Amino acid sequence: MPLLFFPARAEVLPEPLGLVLVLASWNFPISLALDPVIGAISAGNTVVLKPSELSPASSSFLANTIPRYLDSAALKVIEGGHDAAEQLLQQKWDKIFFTGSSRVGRIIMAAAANHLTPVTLELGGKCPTILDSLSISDLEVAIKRIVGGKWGLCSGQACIGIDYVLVEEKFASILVELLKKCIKAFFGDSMPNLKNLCRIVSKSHFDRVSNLLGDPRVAASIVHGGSWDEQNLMIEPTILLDPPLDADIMSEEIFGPLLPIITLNKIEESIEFINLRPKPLAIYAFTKNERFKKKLLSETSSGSITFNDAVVQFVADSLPFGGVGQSGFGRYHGKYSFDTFSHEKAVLQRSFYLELEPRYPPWNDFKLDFIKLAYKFDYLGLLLLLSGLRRIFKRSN
Ligand SMILES: NC(=O)c1ccc[n+]([C@@H]2O[C@H](COP(=O)([O-])OP(=O)(O)OC[C@H]3O[C@@H](n4cnc5c(N)ncnc54)[C@H](O)[C@@H]3O)[C@@H](O)[C@H]2O)c1
Repeated sequence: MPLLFFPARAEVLPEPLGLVLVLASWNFPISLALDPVIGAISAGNTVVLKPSELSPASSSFLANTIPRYLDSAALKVIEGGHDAAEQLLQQKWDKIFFTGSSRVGRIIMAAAANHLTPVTLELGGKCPTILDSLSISDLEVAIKRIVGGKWGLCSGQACIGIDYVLVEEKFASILVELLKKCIKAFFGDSMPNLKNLCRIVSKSHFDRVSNLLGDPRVAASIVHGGSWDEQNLMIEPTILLDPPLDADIMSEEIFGPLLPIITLNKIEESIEFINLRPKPLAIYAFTKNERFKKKLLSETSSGSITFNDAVVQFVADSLPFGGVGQSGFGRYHGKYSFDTFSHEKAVLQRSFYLELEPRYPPWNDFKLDFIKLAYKFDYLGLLLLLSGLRRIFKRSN
């Protein structure tokens, strides 16, 4: 508080928002359901959780297990698909926390607008990875991290998974060879003998991903993989070199095991490439060039940026997790979860000592000048305080 209003105390009191609806996606069905629930409960809210219908075993596990350990009056699990979600969205909530696609994110926001309900939208998008020139030993580590960050997490079905790689043209062929070697070491030779690889979650997602390869110009850019097994919903780890930039694979979130590599003349061009597209949830950059890192930090915008690794930012609870622009808004994890589910109430307490007469009518030039001056030079507040104290002192004598 300015000294002018001394004595006073200003503080922020977090209060629960009330009743929270959590709508979760299927791809990390326990963590993406429970992480926001933990934040909401810790901030004192009650919660209704609807897990995704695309992970039915996890959904029924949550629905059956949670009531055995937690108070159903504070946390309720409702199972169902988009019909159930649509019905839930007709109710009035104090907060909606949604994890899922941008398409459904728009539906959530429109429904929330009816009741002016605040929303957090954890959406997806295309996460670019920049590979700058590195020493051979660093390059080997980088390749493992890229393969892990693309195919290791649900076969590319992860919001923060690598979507595509940007690399200088002269390194492209080396990169393709190293990626192929690493894919073979991690997942085996080729279809149908692949191991440790996740299937595509549903037939419709399988059709969506395999259709991205349907464009003949895209198919012509495949340099590794490209086969699939529709019955088992498996798609081989696939690398594409310079697919056309106007094809769906370069405008839509891939959310599957296809990795486009886009070549550039100079790695600095990656900044313009990223800035011409919607703001990503995550940017990954493998580089040891401190000047380039600074440029990336100051000239690009994304939910997060990670240097020399991929996807590990998710487990850093000291960092906020969330998107920007089309990748969503709001953040959670650690203390940020508590803040997301709290209203920060401003509390001001004044005492009855000292009264500043110039704040009240009848106004005159002297009073107004005094207030202007007092705001300008806060030390006048101190003078006022001293004169007030003198008055109190005199009165008590
Ligand atoms: N930012 C993140 O933390 C994060 C994490 C995981 C996934 N994602 C994103 O989620 C997407 C994939 O997950 P998904 O397929 O489960 O997403 P989705 O948008 O299809 O479904 C998410 C949730 O919305 C519900 N839903 C579906 N249609 C609805 C409708 N018409 N009305 C109301 N609710 C509806 C579903 O039942 C589910 O609970 C990808 O885009 C991915 O990037 C983001």
